[in-house]
This record gives sequence, structure tokens and C-alpha cells, in this order.
Amino acid sequence: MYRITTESHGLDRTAVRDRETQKELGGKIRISEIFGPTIQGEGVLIGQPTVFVRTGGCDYRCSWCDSLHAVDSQFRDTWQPMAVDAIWAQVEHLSGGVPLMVSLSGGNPAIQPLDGLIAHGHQRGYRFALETQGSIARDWFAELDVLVLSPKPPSSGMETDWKALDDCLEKAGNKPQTLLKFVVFDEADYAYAKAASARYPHLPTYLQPGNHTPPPPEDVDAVIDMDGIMSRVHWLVDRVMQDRWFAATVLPQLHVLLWGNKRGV
Ligand SMILES: C[S@@+](CC[C@H](N)C(=O)[O-])C[C@H]1O[C@@H](n2cnc3c(N)ncnc32)[C@H](O)[C@@H]1O
Ligand SMILES: Nc1nc2[nH]cc(C(=O)O)c2c(=O)[nH]1
Ligand code: SF4
Ligand SMILES: [Mg+2]
Repeated sequence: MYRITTESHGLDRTAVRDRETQKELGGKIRISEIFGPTIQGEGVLIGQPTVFVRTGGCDYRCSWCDSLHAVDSQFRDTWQPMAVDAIWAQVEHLSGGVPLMVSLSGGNPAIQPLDGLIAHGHQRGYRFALETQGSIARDWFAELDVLVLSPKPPSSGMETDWKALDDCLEKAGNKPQTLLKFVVFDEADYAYAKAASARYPHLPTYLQPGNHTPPPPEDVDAVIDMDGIMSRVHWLVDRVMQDRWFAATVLPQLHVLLWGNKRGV
């Protein structure tokens, strides 16, 4: 696992890797898939029409990641370096030229140079939400309309770099609507979410039950552990009420309830 450290040399490593990625891509953005319009299935924008731009590559490898096709290097040959114009042509085609929210996800979209795409879309009346684990901070977070920070709980097997998360918030500043969203599988994840949320009391907190997704290519049939998801969301609601944690919002992944873990929805 590659992890940005809290020490100052961690920032240098980010810069070095940034330069390497840029040299490799020639300023292009590594895209796994562009799809929609569909509804945003998670968090504060749930139910709202959106087009997804999913980048390829992640500095994490969560044990339960439901988007491994955009993370695991075995799928690298399905990722394409694309220029802003080419990405935009697809977004405009999918949205019929009608401005809407573009959701930037991945992998970790913070790895990619997305500032040009955001500026291009803003000029045309589109808005941008970005979903990241908060391990890599970018100056251009301040250009976003919505920033969803989704630090990873113990069940993911990843370790949170709190300094990097703080940096993300600092870079974002006051402009984007910024939120926390936690995946919860069990009691330890719940305790993590509660503690992390308490660190940032000014940020709205969303909790979503984890789904157990078979790794690709088995996911082509969108097999999903629906009973497990339902029992976890019931448990999560009970748990939040028990704690009188009334600042939290509990939501299932609507797209998973509707379509399982099908790609492109
Ligand atoms: C695939 S990730 C990509 C963006 C970024 N890497 C991140 O994790 O925030 C998008 C969202 O899906 C969530 N997610 C991934 N796997 C999940 C699972 N098995 N169950 C529930 N949510 C999951 C992540 O926590 C994140 O909020
Ligand atoms: N409909 C829909 N909503 C989503 N919210 C977050 C998603 C993601 O994988 O990043 C996602 C996704 O893949 N589809
Ligand atoms: S950080 Fe996001 S994309 Fe990366 S492995 Fe974890 S859930 Fe998947
Ligand atoms: Mg998903």
C-alpha cells in the first residue's frame, strides 16, 4: 500500500509522484469509465441526476472496495489517458448538453489533474462533486462545488493519515460544500466514524452500510449480499438512535439497492 505520511517528506513524495504521473500521462487524465446520467446513489446528493467520471488508480486498496476495476492494476489496460476535450465530449453527449452535477470518483480522483476539467465544465454551467478518501490534498479542491471526504474505517485494512485529511480541508477552504461519509460494516467501524466525526464537528456526517461485493469479473452479474446490506442498515439506524447521535444521517447506497453492483449505473 502506498500511503502519504504525516511527516514533511510525505508532501515531497506527493509532488514527486505528481510529476511522474504527469510525465507519464502528458497532462491527460487517466479514465476508467464515464457513465450516466444516473442518480447519485450515496450521501448528500442522493437521488440527484449526475454523470460519473471515474478515474483509474488508487493509493489505497480497501479490502471491500466495490470499484476494484478502477483500483487494481490488473485492470490498468482498461484505463485510458484522456484530454479534457475528449472527456468533455462524452459528458456533454451523455447529458445532452444540459448542465448537471458531474461526480468525480475512482479510484482516487485526487491523483489526477482535474482542475482543467472542472474549469471547462464550470464555464458551461456544470457543477462538480468529488469523492475521495482524503489521503491526497490538492489546491484545486477549492474549485469544487461538493467535496465528499470518505476516510476509511478499520474493516478496510487501511490506516487514516489525519494530517492528509486536515490538508484536504485546508485546501478546500470555504467554497465547496464539504461532508464526511463513512462506510460501516461493524461496531469497530461505527466507533471509528463517531470518533472521526467528532474531530470535525462542523462537517455533516453520512453513514452508509458496507456491501460485500465479489471481486471482478464475478461482479458482471451484479451479485450482491442484499440481506446483509439490509440488516446492516437496520443495525446502523438502531445504533445511531441508541447513541442519540442526531447529527448523523444514515443512508443505504441507493444504486446498490436498485441495481446491485452493476457497472455503469
Ligand atoms: C469506490 S470509492 C471511490 C472514491 C474514493 N476512493 C473513496 O473511497 O472515497 C466511492 C465510494 O464508495 C464507497 N465504497 C467503496 N466500497 C464500498 C462497499 N463495499 N460498501 C459501501 N461503500 C463502498 C467508498 O467508501 C466511497 O465513499
Ligand atoms: N449511482 C451511483 N452512485 C454512486 N455514488 C458513488 C459511486 C461511486 O462508485 O463512486 C456511485 C456509483 O458508482 N453509482
Ligand atoms: S479508497 Fe476508494 S477506490 Fe480506493 S480502494 Fe478504497 S474504496 Fe476503493
Ligand atoms: Mg460505487
